[in-house]
Amino acid sequence: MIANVIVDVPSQAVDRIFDYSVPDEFAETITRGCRVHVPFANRPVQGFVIGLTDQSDIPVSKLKPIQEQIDLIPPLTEELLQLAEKIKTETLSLHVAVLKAMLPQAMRAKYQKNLHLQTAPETLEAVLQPFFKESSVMANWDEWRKEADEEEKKAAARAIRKGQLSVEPVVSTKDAAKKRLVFGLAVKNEKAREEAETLKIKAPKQAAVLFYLADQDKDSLYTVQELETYGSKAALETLVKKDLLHKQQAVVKRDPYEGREFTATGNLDLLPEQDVVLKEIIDCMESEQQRTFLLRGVTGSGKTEIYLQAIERTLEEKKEAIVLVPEISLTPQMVNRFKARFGSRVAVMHSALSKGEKYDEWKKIRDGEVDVVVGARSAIFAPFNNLGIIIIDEEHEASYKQEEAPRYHARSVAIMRAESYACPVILGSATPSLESYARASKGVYRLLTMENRVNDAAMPAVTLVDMRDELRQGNRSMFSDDLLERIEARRLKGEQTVLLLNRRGYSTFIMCRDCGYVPQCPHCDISLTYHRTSQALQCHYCGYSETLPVRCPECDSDQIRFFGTGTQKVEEELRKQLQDIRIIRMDVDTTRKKGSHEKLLTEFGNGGADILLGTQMIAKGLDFPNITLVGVLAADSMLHLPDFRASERTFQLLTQVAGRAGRHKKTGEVLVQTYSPNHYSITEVKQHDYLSFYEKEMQIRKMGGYPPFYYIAMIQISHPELQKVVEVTEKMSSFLRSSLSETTKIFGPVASPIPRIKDRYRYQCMIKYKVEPKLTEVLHDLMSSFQSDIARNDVQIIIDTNPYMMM
Ligand SMILES: Nc1ncnc2c1ncn2[C@@H]1O[C@H](COP(=O)(O)OP(=O)(O)OP(=O)(O)O)[C@@H](O)[C@H]1O
Ligand SMILES: [Zn+2]
Ligand SMILES: [Zn+2]
Repeated sequence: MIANVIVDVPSQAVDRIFDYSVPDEFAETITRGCRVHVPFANRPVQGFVIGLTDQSDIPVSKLKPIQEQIDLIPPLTEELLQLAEKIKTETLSLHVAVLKAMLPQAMRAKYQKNLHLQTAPETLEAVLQPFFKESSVMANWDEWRKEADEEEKKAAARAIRKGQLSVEPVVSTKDAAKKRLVFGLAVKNEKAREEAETLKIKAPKQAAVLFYLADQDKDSLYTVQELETYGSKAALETLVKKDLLHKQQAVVKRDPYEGREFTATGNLDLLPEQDVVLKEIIDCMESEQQRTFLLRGVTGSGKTEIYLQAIERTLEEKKEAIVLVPEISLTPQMVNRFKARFGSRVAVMHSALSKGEKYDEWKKIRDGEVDVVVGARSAIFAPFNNLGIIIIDEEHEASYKQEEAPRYHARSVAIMRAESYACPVILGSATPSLESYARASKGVYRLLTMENRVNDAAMPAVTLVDMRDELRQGNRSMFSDDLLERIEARRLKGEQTVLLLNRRGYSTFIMCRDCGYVPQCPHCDISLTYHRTSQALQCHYCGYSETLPVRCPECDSDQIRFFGTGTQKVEEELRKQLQDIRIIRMDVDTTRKKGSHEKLLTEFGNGGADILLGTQMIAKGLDFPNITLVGVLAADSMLHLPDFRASERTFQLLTQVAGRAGRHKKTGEVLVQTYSPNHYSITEVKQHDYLSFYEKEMQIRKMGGYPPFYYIAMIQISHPELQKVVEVTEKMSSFLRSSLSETTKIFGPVASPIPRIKDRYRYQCMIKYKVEPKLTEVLHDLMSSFQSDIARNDVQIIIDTNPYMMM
């Protein structure tokens, strides 16, 4: 027997099938979809069996045998294997990259590599000798490299080149890390704070860790990953030595929802609009034809109840359901609604789970222990084998597109899978993406609409506040008088406010007031962001960080100040303006710790604060009856990003957050502070008029030649030298011009909006087309003709056939 194997070597050059012979010992057990170890270029690598045959172009005697069969039960089903082929072609990804993307992280982890000593230890350079005293194998070379100093790393590289050491991969299939190293405070919180004050200047990282822990429950334990944003591993170890922290190995619990009680809920009686929608979906299920529905329902119209009842029908038919929600709205409130209805039949998959937990959830799906999965983007690959429905909530969200290889969009994958099972796909949103709505208008998707809120709740009244007027009237603060008055009025009535700081495209940077100097990342063309907790300036792209300057490095002025607004700053200002106001702040800093998201929301839900202040993450999914005011600070901050979807995203975000107000009995109100009160993406929010926004935005897209009128593909080229990038991009552009049809437009080479990241210059070339049957073929040709440049000259090329990040 012969196995067709896709090897796990991330290279275009080996992106094809290799044949191996199947030794007798595996002949009985091996199946398509199993992972194996095979010899490749003289080393063992992991591979996927995608076919079993009796024939090969190579004589059987020359074939190398499979060394080991990793899985007894194939982790990939027949359907997923076929799906992988389609995704690979559509997204121009490596076959192995797609196969790996379908597996839980624990199964696709990089190999651990060990260093094996090949000579007598004395012949090694002195700096290396200590590491081979006890054993001739150094375990986990990558880990070692993280800790080693430059001298040691260089010596090791030399030894490998000389053949004194060899690198051997170790493949482990299980996530062994059930026990983990955790840290906690060894002193009282006050003591920690005192120590932090004294360490602040000399050891800012240690201080940052202590400041953070001093604010938490004294007995809480944290993993290195959780504390790393404050201080390095080294800082933690130093604090242990100083007896300020203690460390220990702790067993980490696997089921994140274990032991939690969910109040069971039953079906609600559907309202007339809901009834019509559900009937259409059920008709489709019965017809056993694949159909994609776009459900546009205003915020609070009861879309989730429809999902629940449609799933119930699916389960009655003994079929399975996938529900995708954006990572950010995978809030406990959302998860609870599914758990409460379907109990232990639900698996939950999101990035906050540990690798092991994710693996466990995945295994429940594969073993048929659950029939519903609620998860973020990658849950679309759930290994069900009798799918009855796929639901994508907030279908317009950009997070459904994966921004690294394989660059797939969960929406298209959902439709491909649904075709295999002849089942419906439901795309739900109050503000559908222009692409989806255009498809629905043309009849490609079936449009379903719900215009009314549940309980006849009115849509909240939206008021725009022109911040330019505020300034003219001498109000220099970040709050309009109106906003403060209204917040205060809610507090007096015991009602609650949600306050959104739209921070995307609005960074918090440092500027010299005398000369205008703004500190930039030395490796990327972008200004550094100010982080208050660590008192440092950080680059969001490469992680570079430096201490906060006291004087301007350009003109030596001491007027170098923090600009822009962060949630912390807003919180401080609010406290100054409104005495004793109770605020819960939700942003990356306060939700880093596992479970903190849930804790904060529960506290808010129980009336623990007057204001919930936060970034984008508070805009979605919240359903609290007592929220009667929503305020938006800096509504227009992302309108000016160099991205043709900027208006669409602004409208979507504002509509979402406005939808948090007045969802139940109490009337809601929304106040939007803006510098562009006449921009249609803001005025249409006031009218709650999706259709009018859609019409206007479509005009603009038509004029600019953007989706949904044209398809776009983007080629991004980077290299450490500017000249080389320009040269390669130019060659590629002319290659495309000569290969693609005349009606297709090619824009480039042009510098990317962020022209340099991590010391690499970035150029791009954009392809716009209406019909281009040769596209994937031509792009494949492009990759192969530039193969040698890529391999030899450190040129990096990213091709995205459906780009969402235009930067
Ligand atoms: N038929 C019904 N009868 C009574 N209450 C309902 C009904 N359907 C939904 N609800 C309730 O109305 C509220 C809003 O519904 P839901 O959260 O499903 O709306 P949604 O359209 O998903 O909202 P959003 O898009 O804003 O998140 C919820 O509290 C839900 O329990
Ligand atoms: Zn200056
Ligand atoms: Zn940088």
